[in-house]
Amino acid sequence: MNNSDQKIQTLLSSQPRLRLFLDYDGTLADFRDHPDQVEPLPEVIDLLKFLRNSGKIKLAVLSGRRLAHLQALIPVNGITLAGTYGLEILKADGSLHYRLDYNRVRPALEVLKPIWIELIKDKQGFFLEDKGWSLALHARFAEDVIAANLLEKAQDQAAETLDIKEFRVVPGHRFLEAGPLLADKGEGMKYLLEIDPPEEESLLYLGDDDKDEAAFRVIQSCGGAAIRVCSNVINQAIEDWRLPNPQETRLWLRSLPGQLA
Ligand SMILES: O=P(O)(O)OC[C@H]1O[C@H](O[C@H]2O[C@H](CO)[C@@H](O)[C@H](O)[C@H]2O)[C@H](O)[C@@H](O)[C@@H]1O
Repeated sequence: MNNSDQKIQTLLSSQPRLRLFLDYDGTLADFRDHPDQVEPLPEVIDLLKFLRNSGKIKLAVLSGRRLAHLQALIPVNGITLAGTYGLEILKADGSLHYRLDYNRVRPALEVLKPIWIELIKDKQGFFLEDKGWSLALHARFAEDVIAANLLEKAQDQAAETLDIKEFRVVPGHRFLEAGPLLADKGEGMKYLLEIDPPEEESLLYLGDDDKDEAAFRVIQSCGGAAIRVCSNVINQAIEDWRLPNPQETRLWLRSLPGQLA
């Protein structure tokens, strides 16, 4: 017998096959101080190979990280890797899909980048992550009030610099990101389901943060379920079940092939 919530058990046992969508940071892997500190984790790689090899699960990792980072972290073929919230996709069959023209996106970010670099210059606890398709300001180690003020200022600067018909500026916990409107996990999820429509498969998405909630809504609107990986109760109404941390999540994911019809 498994230890899943009743709703998830019912969903899984209703079909012989599963489409499984996974977030990376905070879901499969614990957070680290800096994005570059996250090394490929043998336990994650082994788990994803195990799930893929079960023959019952079609896997996709949908992440805010750029695709090149995901490929380095997950050197596993036969699974779909969707980077920058689903803007750049390496499909399980090895084909690459870019949903926008990079040369149309990048020039506006090139204007914003030096403005943000200047803003955080000599400030403790901030760093700028250039993801190519988007720019992210991290304030993980900045003092509370300073972080809030600076991120607010950065948001104003981005709003002044970018065309809101093409770009969005998304806040997060001690985080701000400027990127194309399509860089959104809800949009990414819709696209993944569009290019590979589900057939006699249950749908499941696991993610940890507010950016994942857009994907939660899409998977639920298609009859699937959303699982939040988090020990705190945040916006509980939107999720179907909860796992406390990446370690427990990896353990639970191992039980999935055995839970299918
Ligand atoms: O969608 P995800 O796979 O969850 O990616 C979300 C963001 O992950 C990375 O930032 C976060 O993880 C870092 C490493 O643990 C941590 O240092 C940082 O504070 C977190 O915000 C990545 O750097 C971002 O680009 C992703 O959007």
